[in-house]
Amino acid sequence: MTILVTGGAGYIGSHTVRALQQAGQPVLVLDNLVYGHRAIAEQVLQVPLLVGQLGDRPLLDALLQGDHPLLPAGPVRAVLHFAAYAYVGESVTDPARYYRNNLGDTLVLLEALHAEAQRCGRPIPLVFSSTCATYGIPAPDQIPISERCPQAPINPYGRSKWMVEQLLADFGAAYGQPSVIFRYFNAAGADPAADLGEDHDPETHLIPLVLEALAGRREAIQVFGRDYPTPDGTCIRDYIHVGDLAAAHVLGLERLLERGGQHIYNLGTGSGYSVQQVIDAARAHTGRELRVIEAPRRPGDPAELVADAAKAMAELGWKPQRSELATVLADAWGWHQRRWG
Ligand SMILES: NC(=O)c1ccc[n+]([C@@H]2O[C@H](COP(=O)([O-])OP(=O)(O)OC[C@H]3O[C@@H](n4cnc5c(N)ncnc54)[C@H](O)[C@@H]3O)[C@@H](O)[C@H]2O)c1
Ligand SMILES: O=c1ccn([C@@H]2O[C@H](COP(=O)(O)OP(=O)(O)O[C@H]3O[C@H](CO)[C@H](O)[C@H](O)[C@H]3O)[C@@H](O)[C@H]2O)c(=O)[nH]1
Repeated sequence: MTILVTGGAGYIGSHTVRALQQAGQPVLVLDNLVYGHRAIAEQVLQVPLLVGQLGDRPLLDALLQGDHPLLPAGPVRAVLHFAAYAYVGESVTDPARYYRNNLGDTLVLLEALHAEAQRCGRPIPLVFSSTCATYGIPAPDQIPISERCPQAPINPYGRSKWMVEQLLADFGAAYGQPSVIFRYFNAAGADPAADLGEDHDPETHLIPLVLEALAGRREAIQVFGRDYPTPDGTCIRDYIHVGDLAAAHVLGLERLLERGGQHIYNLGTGSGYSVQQVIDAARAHTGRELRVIEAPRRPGDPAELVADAAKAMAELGWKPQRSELATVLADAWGWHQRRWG
């Protein structure tokens, strides 16, 4: 049976599709290509790509019932759900777009899963991409952040993800919907083969922007605030390699298919690096220079977000393999150089 990957033409989804292919799982990607890339799915991954909207209920029903020509191996057995819009700033100025897409379309998916489970008597597990942004601004004594840290998201993007978490809890309690919620910290890096990587337009994430500045494709990098209560005054984040995120999805899926249940895991390394440390490490790796512009704080940025991911390690047997900062940067640079030269 088929594994449906929503958002599989995007950054984290595409790396996970490859990990599923390597694990021998038949995959179908559903992506509206608003931010995803057709060529990544069709040419690099050579995975069946269904260009469509997650909230298309008749389409979902057809997929779940095995009634679609693109399904590689019959009806959908499980869903890995990456599809979402993820620009924090835009979510503040246009919250309707975020609640409609991230919350509304996910509700349609959950209703379709529930209807199909009732129809055929088998639950269809779901793995959901949540975020450390659901924790809001944690108190210093809550770092590293465990899954028990209170959630208090401070923007519509984070709230849309937090609300889906609530839906999953309620659908689990009432209908027995099996789920894994992964709260990623900062996804970064690229496949070491350099044929998959981060390609957002617009790009807002620190590491690709630093690399673009080092490559001369961007005039400078802005540092958003140097007055945080951290050793060098810049924000600290936990950068987790996208390949390690993909590996966690394969493990989470296997566990869900074997045992069902509802599970929540943080995915991070447990080590934080400041914006300045990332810039310095990228300079060292590339041997190049870049212009740094001191900019004001970006609204809504917590000083420090570092994961306690012990639960995923203990229960899933997951261990980050490529998430040393130098490796993350080397892989991201390899992708950047191959793509843009
Ligand atoms: N990148 C990060 O650091 C990070 C951190 C935490 C959580 N996340 C979450 O992980 C997931 C993947 O993030 P990413 O960085 O790969 O983003 P991405 O934009 O590269 O991928 C998301 C994909 O989903 C597609 N999509 C969006 N809404 C859709 C819809 N309604 N129907 C069909 N397709 C749709 C987009 O076209 C895109 O290809 C998102 O849910 C995001 O919120 C990302
Ligand atoms: O040009 C830049 C870009 C970023 N930063 C800083 O670098 C750090 C990392 O910023 P990113 O934009 O790369 O990532 P975020 O920490 O904002 O990531 C958040 O938003 C993401 C969605 O895009 C994910 O949901 C993630 O889990 C959540 O923590 C922040 O301190 C930010 O202020 C800069 O100084 N200059």
